[in-house]
Amino acid sequence: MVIVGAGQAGLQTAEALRSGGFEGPITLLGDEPHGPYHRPPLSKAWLAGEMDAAQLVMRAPEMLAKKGIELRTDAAVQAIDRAHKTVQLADGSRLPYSGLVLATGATPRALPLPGADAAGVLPLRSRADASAIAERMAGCVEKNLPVVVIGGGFIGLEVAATARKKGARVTVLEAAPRLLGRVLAPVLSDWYAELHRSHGVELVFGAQIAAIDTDANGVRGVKLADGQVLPAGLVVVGIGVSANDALALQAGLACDRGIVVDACGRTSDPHIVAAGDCTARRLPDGTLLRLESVQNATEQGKSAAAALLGQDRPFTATPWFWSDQYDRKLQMAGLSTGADRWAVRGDMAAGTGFSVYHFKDGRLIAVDSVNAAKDHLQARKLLDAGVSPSTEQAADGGVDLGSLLSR
Ligand SMILES: Cc1cc2nc3c(=O)[nH]c(=O)nc-3n(C[C@H](O)[C@H](O)[C@H](O)COP(=O)(O)OP(=O)(O)OC[C@H]3O[C@@H](n4cnc5c(N)ncnc54)[C@H](O)[C@@H]3O)c2cc1C
Ligand SMILES: NC(=O)c1ccc[n+]([C@@H]2O[C@H](COP(=O)([O-])OP(=O)(O)OC[C@H]3O[C@@H](n4cnc5c(N)ncnc54)[C@H](O)[C@@H]3O)[C@@H](O)[C@H]2O)c1
Repeated sequence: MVIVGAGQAGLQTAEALRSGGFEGPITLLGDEPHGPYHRPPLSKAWLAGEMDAAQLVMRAPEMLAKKGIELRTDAAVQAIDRAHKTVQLADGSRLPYSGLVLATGATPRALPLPGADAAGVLPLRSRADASAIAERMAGCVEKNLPVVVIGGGFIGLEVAATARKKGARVTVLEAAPRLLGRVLAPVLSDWYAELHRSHGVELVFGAQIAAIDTDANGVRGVKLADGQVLPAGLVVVGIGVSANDALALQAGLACDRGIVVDACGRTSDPHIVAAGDCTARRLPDGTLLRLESVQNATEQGKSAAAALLGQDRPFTATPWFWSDQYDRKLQMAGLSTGADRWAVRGDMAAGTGFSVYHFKDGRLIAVDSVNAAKDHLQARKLLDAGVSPSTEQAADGGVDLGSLLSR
């Protein structure tokens, strides 16, 4: 079995192949210099300098060796030859496969503007990116230069929170009228805007960026369409990602803003599966769902391994995500897009611990919890079981929603 991409999904698939009984050789090919590592801390504790390198590592090399998984780092796959069932590596060598896993992740979208390639204008996806941001951020704190973050999504806001923690001045430029518009309902976008403002972050909505202002040291500022220039010693660009589906496209696999897979991770080739950020999952109603999260990479990895072993293990569980900003842990269960009503449990104004329950046509479709882990875990159970409280029950902290599950 050959796995392209030594990240969250690639590692999970390799381990699930072994635990699923596959006894042949497994090769995990990654194009980074590191073995599999945790990405979530890169915008949080790692960026804040609160974690050491060993804690980022997902599996020690000895552990992989013990499981008979051969890890090859700095090994970029350049092409797939489906007719001969081989992959071609950047060094020109070829590797045969009986089953192939594509777990190539995603690439941050680049800012298509003059000056965007200047030193100090940085994306955040890899360990190398995070180290470069940390170094430049330290310089900003030392010289009292502002940090400008482009994009008020997960990357932008987690970096903004970390930069504030380190003492930097921070402005977030968001093109849309609200924060986290891809994942949060407006009520929570507003709450997060207040949280960031209360920590001293400047927020600009409807931002139109014209260019990056540069000098010999790299970035000097961000020029807006109205001519205003915001000074900056570091610009972090977090404007979304694109699925890494080029290899699959070139090999003729079905792709549509990601490698199209079914709930079991199967692609349009019976010998090739895909998992994680590089995929777009076909739903029963024919639409495509792209999820970019640890849970998705982990569960699709398990499903993809099962598919290669000839078993059906559809991943249909409720999606969940989390985000840490300041001392607030946001945990999201389900997808709130399309909700027509919502109810709040707990004290949202105090912000100490609350959940927003989202309903569509009278049914619970998602729950976003802030510092309310118990609500989140219960919400996943309710959503998995298809059990819906009424909006009144959701809003009444005296009603034990867990009891609905046992009815
Ligand atoms: C800063 C940051 C914070 C995040 N925080 C959270 C969080 O709090 N919660 C959450 O749920 N999710 C979070 N995510 C998202 C989560 O990390 C991703 O959804 C997850 O890593 C996806 O796993 P993956 O294996 O699909 O992709 P990746 O982890 O990106 O792994 C893909 C690997 O494949 C390699 N590769 C690509 N092409 C090739 C090739 N041709 N040959 C060889 N190797 C190749 C890539 O270099 C990469 O190493 C965060 C992401 C980032 C960047
Ligand atoms: N806690 C988490 O789950 C977490 C944390 C960090 C990153 N991630 C993952 O990392 C990936 C990238 O995150 P992201 O925050 O870049 O993407 P995102 O899609 O979450 O947010 C991008 C934001 O940038 C804005 N934007 C787009 N173009 C812009 C422009 N030209 N100017 C200003 N704003 C613009 C969008 O409106 C959006 O709000 C995603 O896969 C995300 O799920 C997840």
